Amino acid sequence: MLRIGGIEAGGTKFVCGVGNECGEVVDSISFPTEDPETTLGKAIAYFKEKSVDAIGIGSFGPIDLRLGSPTYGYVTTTPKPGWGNVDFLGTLRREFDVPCGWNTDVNAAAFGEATWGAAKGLKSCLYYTVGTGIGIGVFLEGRLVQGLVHPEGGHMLTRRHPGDDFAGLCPYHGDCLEGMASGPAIEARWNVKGHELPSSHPAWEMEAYYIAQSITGAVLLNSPEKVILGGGVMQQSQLFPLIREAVKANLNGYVSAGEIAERMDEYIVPPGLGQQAGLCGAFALGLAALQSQVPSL
Ligand SMILES: Nc1ncnc2c1ncn2[C@@H]1O[C@H](COP(=O)(O)OP(=O)(O)OP(=O)(O)O)[C@@H](O)[C@H]1O
Ligand SMILES: [Zn+2]
Repeated sequence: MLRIGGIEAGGTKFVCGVGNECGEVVDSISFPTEDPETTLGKAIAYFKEKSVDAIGIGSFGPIDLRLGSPTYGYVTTTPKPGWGNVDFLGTLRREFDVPCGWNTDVNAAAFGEATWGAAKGLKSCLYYTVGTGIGIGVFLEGRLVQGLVHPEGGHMLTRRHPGDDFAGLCPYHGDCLEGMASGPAIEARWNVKGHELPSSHPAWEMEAYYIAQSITGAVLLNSPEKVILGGGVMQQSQLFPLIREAVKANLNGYVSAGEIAERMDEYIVPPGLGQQAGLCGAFALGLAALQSQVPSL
């Protein structure tokens, strides 16, 4: 079996692991995200012991994905202290002479789900994480989407819920999707942590309203074959039926391919890889780099 290294680099914690070409996790560790030197040093020390054939990295962002750019492989303009303009990929490449895959955390998770999870065998999917932030990974026509930068769907503007006067938490946009529907936004609006709100609380209908609004737009724009919803907030499983109903109502029969309105429970789903979608996504990036499906440095 191959030994693929994976790094799920989050703003709060890093998960490093070794997996195989079946997407199985052979080993993993997790540690808090500190300054880049300490954190990347821990990742390097971990892989030094593991003799991996490739490494895949799914990172918080924004990151530079443009091959040939002088800052390819960098975390670029993040507000996270100490992490602006950091050569993440290069630091790893200097230590390990193996193919490396590099993408955003949510694109990685979308790729992992398309390789081994809920979108296996499909040519397209969207992967949402609804947690401390909101991110949307975009996999279309068999490729992860990038362009000017990479998709930043969590910051799309939203139409307000009629019963909501919460200003929104996003430092850039106020009431964008992340500003209105992230875990911290739920907590700030209701003055209680999300996991403490009862499942019948109106908070969840409001949360579903915002997420469904984004999914509706994304379905109309990208026509994904599957929409996968992960992250801490989506542990509230009552959100799934609320979101499916709201998307169905929003589309109002307009998108009828495959009778999606009749099979919303197969269309909008939790990650097939569960809590390991991010790490397995990093393995999928590493494996693809090894197989030269995605560029490596
Ligand atoms: N069971 C739950 N119900 C509701 N909200 C939850 C639940 N678990 C976690 N959250 C909320 O999700 C947020 C944390 O998200 P998550 O667990 O995905 O971690 P994260 O990795 O820090 O997030 P991100 O993916 O944005 O980096 C917190 O705001 C927390 O209140
Ligand atoms: Zn925003």
